[in-house]
Amino acid sequence: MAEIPNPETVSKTVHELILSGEELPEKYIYKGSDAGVLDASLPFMDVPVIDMSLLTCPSSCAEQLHKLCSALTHWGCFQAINHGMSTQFLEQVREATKQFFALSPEIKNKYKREDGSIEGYGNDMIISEQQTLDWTDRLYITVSPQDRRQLKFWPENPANFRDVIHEYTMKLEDVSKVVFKAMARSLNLEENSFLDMYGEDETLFARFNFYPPCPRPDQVIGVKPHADGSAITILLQDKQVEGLQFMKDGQWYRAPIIPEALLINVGDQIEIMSNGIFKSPLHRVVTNSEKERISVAVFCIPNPQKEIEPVDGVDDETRPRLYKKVKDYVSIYFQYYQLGRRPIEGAII
Ligand SMILES: O=C(O)CCC(=O)C(=O)O
Ligand SMILES: [Fe+2]
Repeated sequence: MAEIPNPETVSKTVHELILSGEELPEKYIYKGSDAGVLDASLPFMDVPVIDMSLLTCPSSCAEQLHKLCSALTHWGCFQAINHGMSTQFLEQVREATKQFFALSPEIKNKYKREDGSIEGYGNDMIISEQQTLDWTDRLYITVSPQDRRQLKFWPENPANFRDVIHEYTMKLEDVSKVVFKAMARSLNLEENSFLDMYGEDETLFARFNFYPPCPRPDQVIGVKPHADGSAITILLQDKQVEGLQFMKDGQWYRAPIIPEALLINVGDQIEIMSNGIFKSPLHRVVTNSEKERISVAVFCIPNPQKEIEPVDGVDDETRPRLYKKVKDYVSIYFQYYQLGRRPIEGAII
């Protein structure tokens, strides 16, 4: 993952802020267009649920591929079921996450992020003085490839955290490959089109999110509107507490919870590779005043040396090439993010 530009002044985590009993600092008050009504009730998205076991089965595949293509062109995401992990196992991933965040700040700070880097435990990363802070604490770790793991940031408490997350990562490597192949087939492309450009030396980067109950859910945001810089992101949502929303045609929609599903969204790099046919959706997280929420996002990221561009077969006379070749997109991502602009603008021709 790229270095963060500019030093940050690491402040308290949200957990520490709550324990200190301090008033809500001004820098958490959101100034976006929805400020004051962030907690308004919104419609649910009707995002398709896709049976992953059928994506590889020749007889029932065409219908599922059509559903996948429609989900990714309209919403930029889908809910995946029958992905090879049991509901009990997903529950272990959620429990390990919850138990880590429930520890005291002293214990969690053993895994603290260092200034200027991304990995480790901490609050919303501060990359500009004007930034509104997200109401969330996070643990970021590289989970794959194994030789790039920095175990000093991997919790040893709860005792099964490392084993559970190792197993989860192994399973997600398989899930991501099935998704890349199905995406290509759904566009009638050669099945390895995206996978070949994505490469075999990819990084899986996990972000464990913890959103404590918030005193001002109308004015404070859990995660600001953003699109992911990954190729795809695989999200395990809290099984009870909602908060995630996606934007479509200028309107925010709530992501429904399906406890046994993984919510998979397109990131900017698949938007580029598909020449904009698949959309990297804008999404955000809102807070609530009663219940804490957790989620685990795993970002699938090509090696920074890989050149990313629209793959063969996604442009023609009616659909000209929209994106140029980019390399190390994640660093471009941070430069634009810091200026408050959508990073993918930097890749448009
Ligand atoms: O907490 C969530 O549901 C989503 C978090 C998210 O968008 C992210 O970590 O990029
Ligand atoms: Fe995201």
